[in-house]
Amino acid sequence: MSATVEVEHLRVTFRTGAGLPGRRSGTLTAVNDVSLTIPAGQTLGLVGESGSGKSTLGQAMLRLVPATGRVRIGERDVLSLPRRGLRQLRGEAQIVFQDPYGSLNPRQRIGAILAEPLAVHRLLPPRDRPARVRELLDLVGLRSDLAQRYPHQLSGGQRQRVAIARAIAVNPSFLVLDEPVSALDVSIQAQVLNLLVDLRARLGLTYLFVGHDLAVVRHVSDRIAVMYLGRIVEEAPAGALLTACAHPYTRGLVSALPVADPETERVRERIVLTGDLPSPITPPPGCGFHPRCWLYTQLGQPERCRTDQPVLRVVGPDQSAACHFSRELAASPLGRAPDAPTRRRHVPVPVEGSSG
Ligand SMILES: Nc1ncnc2c1ncn2[C@@H]1O[C@H](COP(=O)(O)OP(=O)(O)OP(=O)(O)O)[C@@H](O)[C@H]1O
Repeated sequence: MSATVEVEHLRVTFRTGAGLPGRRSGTLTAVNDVSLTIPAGQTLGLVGESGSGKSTLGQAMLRLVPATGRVRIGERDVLSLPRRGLRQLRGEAQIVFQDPYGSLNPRQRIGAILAEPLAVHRLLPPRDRPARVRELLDLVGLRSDLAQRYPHQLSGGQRQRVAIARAIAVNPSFLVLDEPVSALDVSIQAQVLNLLVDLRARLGLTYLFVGHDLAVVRHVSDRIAVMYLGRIVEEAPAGALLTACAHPYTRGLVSALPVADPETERVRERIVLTGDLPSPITPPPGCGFHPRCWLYTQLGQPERCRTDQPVLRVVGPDQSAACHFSRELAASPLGRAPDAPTRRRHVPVPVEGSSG
């Protein structure tokens, strides 16, 4: 049975440098005041570049890292569960990691790997477990004789199918899929994505799908949230995010997507995001994106961007964004900044050491 998942004001802070000689200890806010809802049976895609806090958010939602705020999975209030409630939580919500090889015990046969959660959660007596293992292998499109093999005897795609089978073995209602196809060959990615979409429908699951590649995330998500420096900067139905995004960072991600139609390509503005994600140990003042923001440059570097942290505001039907100029951006056609010409061009952003 699927569950609605709700997150309110979630925050994850790590200590940094503690115990390292010559390094002062400090704190780093990896997830900063994040609120979101995933309706039962839907997929929320979570995109953002490496280090933006996606994995930490997914793990905090399952209480795999300490967090403050509120997380509800169905009827369960995750962060206030007593320790003894954690096993029930693991029976309701599971995670699939990027690297199936690292997450499967190399010394266990596949059959034992899949039988283990059935034993830990006391779901079935030992005599009934082999049949359930066969059923799980069948559900993820694997032959039952693979139960006798070890992880190293399987292909990357087969291993990820085993990791998915292990996650669904306990009949969860919610899965965090943390970059589940990023480590796979491109030719295999689509098969595993289709399997996940199929399983969601068959088993009535709710998904948080974490990915850095918008081209992948868009195919599986009902809604997409964009994360930057620990915060959600835009959230919208997948279609709206691709056609009318309202945050300059999202617009950069969308403009990098391949376009099949040459006419669209001709008028589309390619926005190149330069520079790296700032360190969350010393985040920039004001809007965390302003040092890399093409719109900030284009609008003559408005002071608000340097001083005020924009909050998520509603900018369209079911769409919200955290930029002081979101409404103007949402109203302008995709690929054009409010006052940009229609011809394709690169937005010049000064980069240290380059001639511009
Ligand atoms: N255990 C930890 N201790 C200290 N800092 C951490 C820890 N885990 C993550 N971080 C930091 O928190 C920030 C967010 O990391 P996170 O892995 O969640 O980002 P991400 O968007 O998932 O990136 P990636 O796709 O590379 O995994 C980063 O600055 C990272 O260095």
